[in-house]
Amino acid sequence: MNTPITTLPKISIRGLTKQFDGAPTHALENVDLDIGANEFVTFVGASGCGKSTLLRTIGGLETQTSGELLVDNRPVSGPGIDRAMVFQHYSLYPWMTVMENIKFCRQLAAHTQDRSSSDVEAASGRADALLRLMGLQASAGAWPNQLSGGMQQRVAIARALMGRPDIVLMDEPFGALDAQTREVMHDLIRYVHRLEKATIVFVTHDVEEALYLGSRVVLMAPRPGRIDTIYEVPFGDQRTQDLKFAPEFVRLKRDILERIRETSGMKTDLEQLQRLSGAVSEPA
Ligand SMILES: Nc1ncnc2c1ncn2[C@@H]1O[C@H](COP(=O)(O)OP(=O)(O)OP(=O)(O)O)[C@@H](O)[C@H]1O
Repeated sequence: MNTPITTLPKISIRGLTKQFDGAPTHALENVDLDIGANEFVTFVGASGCGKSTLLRTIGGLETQTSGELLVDNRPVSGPGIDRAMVFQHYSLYPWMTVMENIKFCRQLAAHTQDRSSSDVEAASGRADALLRLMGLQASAGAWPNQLSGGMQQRVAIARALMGRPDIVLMDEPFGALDAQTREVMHDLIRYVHRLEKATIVFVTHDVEEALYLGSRVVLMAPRPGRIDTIYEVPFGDQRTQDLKFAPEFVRLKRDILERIRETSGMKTDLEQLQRLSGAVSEPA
């Protein structure tokens, strides 16, 4: 008899609940989810549904009120070099050049783990490779304020990848970029995902972005923050920008947007507004 091969999830979340002090509802309630190694999972949902709180908890920046959160089958007890975070605001050090920014976390790790400076020198090859990957070779010596938003975010991603994290947690990383730059970043991050084989957990407000990038889209709902629906994205690994115009893509996008409207209460608000405006315009 064949023994079934079971692989442990990279991230395992069971009954996760988070209540902030004094908050009227749970920011997260009873969240259950497994995320596989090398998966690219995206999260969408109405404002306040707990996307960032969940991401920050996986990153060890928040602690849960109850429930279990395991990475590689071990409870998360704080931030770790196995998990890198990228935020919407690039948070580069303005007094460091592009190259110094990319190497900085590595240098910190070398310092705190008592490594020799030759280890840090050995990391230069990695920094050079990341610089090339991000198309930043010509900007190695530039200061962050000399770069466009898209370039600054490339530096932030390169810095996050420098320590070869198993998991990259991204909180609306392209939220501040214009539409054309976002498209370029979408293809770049998909390429990086294939190359680096990291698990990517990606939060966004943009349903199109979530569908284009993810192998699953997790839709969360607010008050209390919870998982509403998980969509399997049926478009395989080879994706080009044309996919965004495919009927199946557009249909899924519409379904998800509709469900976000329903779960956010915005639909009800609109219906109320329409009733109100009808009442106002009705003849006495
Ligand atoms: N530090 C905090 N203290 C108290 N309440 C908080 C804190 N952080 C988040 N919350 C609350 O928890 C809930 C979830 O917030 P969170 O930021 O995780 O949602 P989100 O889905 O990421 O929202 P958005 O899409 O607007 O960024 C919200 O009601 C928010 O007000």
